[in-house]
Amino acid sequence: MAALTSAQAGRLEDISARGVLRVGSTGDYKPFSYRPGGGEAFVGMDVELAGALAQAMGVRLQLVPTSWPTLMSDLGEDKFDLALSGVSVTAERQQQALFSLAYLHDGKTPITRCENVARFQTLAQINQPAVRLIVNPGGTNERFARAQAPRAQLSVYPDNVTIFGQIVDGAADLMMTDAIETRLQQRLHPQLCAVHPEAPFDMAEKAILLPRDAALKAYVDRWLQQRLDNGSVRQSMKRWLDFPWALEPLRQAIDQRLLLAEAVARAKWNVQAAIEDLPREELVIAAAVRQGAALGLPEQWIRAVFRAQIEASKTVQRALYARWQAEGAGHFSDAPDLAKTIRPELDRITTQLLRSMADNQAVLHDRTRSAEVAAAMRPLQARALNPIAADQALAPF
Ligand SMILES: O=C(O)C(=O)C[C@]1(C(=O)O)C=C[C@@H](O)C=C1
Repeated sequence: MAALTSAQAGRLEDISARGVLRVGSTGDYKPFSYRPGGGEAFVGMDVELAGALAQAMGVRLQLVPTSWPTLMSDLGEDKFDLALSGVSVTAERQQQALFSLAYLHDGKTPITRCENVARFQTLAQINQPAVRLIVNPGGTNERFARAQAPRAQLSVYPDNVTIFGQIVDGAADLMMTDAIETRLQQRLHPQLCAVHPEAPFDMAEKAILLPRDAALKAYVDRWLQQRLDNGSVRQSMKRWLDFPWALEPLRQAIDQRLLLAEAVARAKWNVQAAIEDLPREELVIAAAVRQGAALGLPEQWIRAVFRAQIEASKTVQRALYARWQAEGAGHFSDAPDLAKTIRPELDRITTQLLRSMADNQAVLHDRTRSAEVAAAMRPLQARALNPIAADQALAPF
């Protein structure tokens, strides 16, 4: 124990003197830690936990981006005081660091189409030549599948986003992954069911990754034990599993559309065109209404959403024009062509935007969930370009 404390003595004192708790997080692991669009903002269960810990310590939270390959070296280089990111306890990591108590017991379990749940209860049922198993490459899922179901047909599928669609479409029978992920994905794909996520085939624990500082570990463990005892960890997990993660493509479409306003403005500036083009606006809205009707979306809603996107675009363009006028800006040699390049791109985004509105219609119209919707939608890269325009674009949501 003495060796542990001497390596980095007084971490708690450092944190309190600094007034800041620096928490490393990867931002790529729902529901624990996610950065929508790779932006600045972090959301997720572990981000909330980090905030609660900082509050208990009476200091401010600073989230420090890290990554899975550099997690341990970043901790060793003192880039953060601890890491909260759905980190699994492993013997390898324990050679270099400490872990808090576990706040989640997880492990590999199947996810399959709901009608097949009874067929894939045990590894003996799954480890059969007729069973088509799908797996993402390189990680613990692949290792587990190869070791535990060598007789099944295994397809290695590289896209983590669409892999669950393969099961929905019947191209594969099941996947075995972390129970928490099966719980999340069954909410995103109503055709899919997690198979006994409460009793996975193996055991993995999620815990807070800590430096070798015994006093810090004692503090964090005591704090965590309280939250485990009073049920707040369980409640938080449930909330973050229910979070409207499926809004991501909608948020992206709005962001991309607004970011394109800068290219539009450059193209127009080069020919000193007016920013507002009312006939084009009518075309954009008419096309959206037509496509949206086919998806079963109410016309008034489509009009309001696209009106807001267009107004937001003009806000960005007007601000840029004003700046360029003040600067006496010249011709932009790198501006893309409005008709040939930018407007077709805007049209493509129209389709994506409408599809994701249709996919999320229920949650978007559920007033009791407006705070979650706002949290999922708020992080726009275009906010850095023009915060007023960002809020305008999001107003109908
Ligand atoms: O296509 C353009 O010219 C744009 O400026 C884009 C856009 C739009 O958001 O769709 C915005 C303002 C114009 O009045 C028309 C359309």
